[in-house]
Amino acid sequence: MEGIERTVMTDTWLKKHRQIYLGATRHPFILGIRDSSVDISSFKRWLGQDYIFVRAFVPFVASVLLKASKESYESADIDVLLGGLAALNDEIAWFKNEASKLGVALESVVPHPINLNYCRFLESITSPDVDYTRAITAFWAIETVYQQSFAHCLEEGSKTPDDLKQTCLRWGNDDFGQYCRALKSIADRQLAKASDDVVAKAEVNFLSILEHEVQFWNMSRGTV
Ligand SMILES: Cc1ncc(CO)c(N)n1
Repeated sequence: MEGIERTVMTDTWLKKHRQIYLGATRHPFILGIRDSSVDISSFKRWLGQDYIFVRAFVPFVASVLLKASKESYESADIDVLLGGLAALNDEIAWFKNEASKLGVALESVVPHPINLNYCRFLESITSPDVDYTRAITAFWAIETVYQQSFAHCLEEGSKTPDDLKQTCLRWGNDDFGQYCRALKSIADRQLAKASDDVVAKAEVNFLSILEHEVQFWNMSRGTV
């Protein structure tokens, strides 16, 4: 294979589905944080709903870890995924703290149908019938949308209000970026050895995730 350019599957998808990817990572909700026009009620709505989402995300991430321990012989994958679970642990504590600062009662937030829909999707890919390749690829996509979105709010020229910078840093910091790149390279390694059928299914999931993320931002903005 020497001298032959190998296609990196996630890069192929990112190019092919560029517009919808930008729809998820440059959404008006994110642009509103970046230019400081977002209203606090939208931010609070996002906070309450995302807390519910993150709680539903935990069993999914645990299922990816379980699949890695069964299907992959790379102990480095387990280390990356454990780091992800540790980050989720911090995230949950952060949500509780942020909610109490903003006066959002997390226990009484009613899950929005759009959120429930996304949580149901998570549940469907938590199933043992879903292979490690599809699971890790979905995990990469879900984390990366947040990483890319919030990092955008911290770039040169952004006018993110100071009190939202901590939120943006949670997903937009360099360590989280590094972690997403680690997930990407695991996903690409798995996709490179997967059957066409698995790759096709993983691509369908990737597109579903982008659509769910756009809907999630729409819900947060209050436009649906
Ligand atoms: C909706 C949503 N997507 C992705 C992430 C990343 O963890 C999150 N917290 N919430």
